[in-house]
Amino acid sequence: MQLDDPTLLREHALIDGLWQSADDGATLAVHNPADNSPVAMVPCMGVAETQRAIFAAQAAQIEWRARSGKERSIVLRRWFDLLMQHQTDLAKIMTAEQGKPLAEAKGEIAYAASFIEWFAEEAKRLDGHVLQHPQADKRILVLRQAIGVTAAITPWNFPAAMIARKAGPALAAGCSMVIKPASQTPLTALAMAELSLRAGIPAGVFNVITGKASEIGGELTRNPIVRKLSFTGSTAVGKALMAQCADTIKKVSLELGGNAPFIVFEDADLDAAVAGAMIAKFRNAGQTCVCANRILVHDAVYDEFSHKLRVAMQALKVGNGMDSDVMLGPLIDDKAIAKVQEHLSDALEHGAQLLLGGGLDALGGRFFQPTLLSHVTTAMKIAHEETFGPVAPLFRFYHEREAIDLANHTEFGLAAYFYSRDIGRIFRVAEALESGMVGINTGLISNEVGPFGGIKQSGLGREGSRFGIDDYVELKYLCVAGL
Ligand SMILES: NC(=O)C1=CN([C@@H]2O[C@H](COP(=O)(O)OP(=O)(O)OC[C@H]3O[C@@H](n4cnc5c(N)ncnc54)[C@H](OP(=O)(O)O)[C@@H]3O)[C@@H](O)[C@H]2O)C=CC1
Ligand SMILES: O=C(O)CCCC(=O)O
Repeated sequence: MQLDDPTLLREHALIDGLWQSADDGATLAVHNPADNSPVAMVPCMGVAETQRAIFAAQAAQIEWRARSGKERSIVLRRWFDLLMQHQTDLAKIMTAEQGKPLAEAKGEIAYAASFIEWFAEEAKRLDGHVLQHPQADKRILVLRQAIGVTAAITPWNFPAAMIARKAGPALAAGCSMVIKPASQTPLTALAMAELSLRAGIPAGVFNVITGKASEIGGELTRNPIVRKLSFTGSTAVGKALMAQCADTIKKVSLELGGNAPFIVFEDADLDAAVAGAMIAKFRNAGQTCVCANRILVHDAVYDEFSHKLRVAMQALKVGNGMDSDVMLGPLIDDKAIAKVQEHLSDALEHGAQLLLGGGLDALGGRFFQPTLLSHVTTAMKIAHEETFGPVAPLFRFYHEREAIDLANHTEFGLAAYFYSRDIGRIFRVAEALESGMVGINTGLISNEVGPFGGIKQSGLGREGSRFGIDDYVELKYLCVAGL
């Protein structure tokens, strides 16, 4: 990997400020999805180590929450600076375990760091309210207090950003956190943990444990000390974790699957729409919960748009993310390849036409060709399930209402995108779309300032933005009488 700072490559978990092995010495291998070569080993931990991390987080939180917002802010700001200082090394670690092109990995480190910077600033603004009581001699004070020990379970597709988007607000509010990163991408999380120590985040406030998902997740959801769980990942696992949290009535935030529509109206700027579709579809090789999963194009511009999109897709270079000009890395694992192939064959069997790609790249392994399909309909799996791969399916529509109905015809509601230059239509469609986020004339909606999150079965809660800290605080109401 040729890191400037090789000590960022950690092969132990961080509990209570100490780098630890699993109690029984068990390990998990991390592989590079580009060639399946081994990258490193991390501990394979279970219930006992998770309990220790929770106890450490409980003890550490007392002193952390007692600090002023400004004091916590200074420490978080140092963490942000260190993340940016080590951006290239962190990106190399990410590309080695996740596969995304190095330039994208660097972009993700900056994106992750932006949440730490943002919430370092928000730490100073955790204000309460003074309300009028119905009786003149009383006042109502509302405090916003840290919820306590929190837990996070994060996915492999954004190994840094999904941690920062949860840890930033948690630590800013005065909570402590135990994180279980995805087993396929724990190294970025551990490198971030190393930098958290260097930044001066106290032992026990930020813990990262690696290992058996069901054991660690079981303890994080069962243990009454943990007061909140934030999860990003598949809808199936999110539902199970939410049910597991019911027994101890934990606050839950879920950022789950999506099935984003990307609508191109007949009045769209087609070149801009193609540029937006390329970002919304092919970022992280299509493995993003906000990826355009269904591209709906008005009949009047269908042929021109599909031609332009095809030309743009032909320029995508597939390859190992470490190579400088690569734009599309490998998919994460063989299961991901199988899912993309299944969606593709199902679509072709039901009448879709292949305009580009259609199978594994000449490089083999987990490299999939950018693939364009036309004549896609709602009779196909691809219309209903997240493909999580580089397949762009084109649907045809004739009327605005039809496009809205098609877009909303899903149990998911995370992101939606549309291109139009008609101001009336922009408001009509934006308000009618059933999703937590809408990109209008843009294919990129992710940043630290906007509230990220979904409705319907795409999840609960919002991350990032000034609203993101709300999930990590409880309101406490003080009634002051006798004034
Ligand atoms: N919303 C999103 O951003 C994401 C959506 N997905 C969707 O999900 C599909 C499958 O991806 P997959 O990686 O399997 O996603 P998962 O939901 O299985 O994994 C996400 C995280 O949950 C953990 N996890 C898995 N099972 C449990 C459990 N029983 N208890 C506690 N934690 C658990 C995983 O740990 P471990 O890695 O150790 O198994 C990982 O840390 C993708 O194809 C995509 O459609 C996937 C990732 C992100
Ligand atoms: O796919 C995801 O789960 C992470 C969202 C990526 C983003 O923040 O844009």
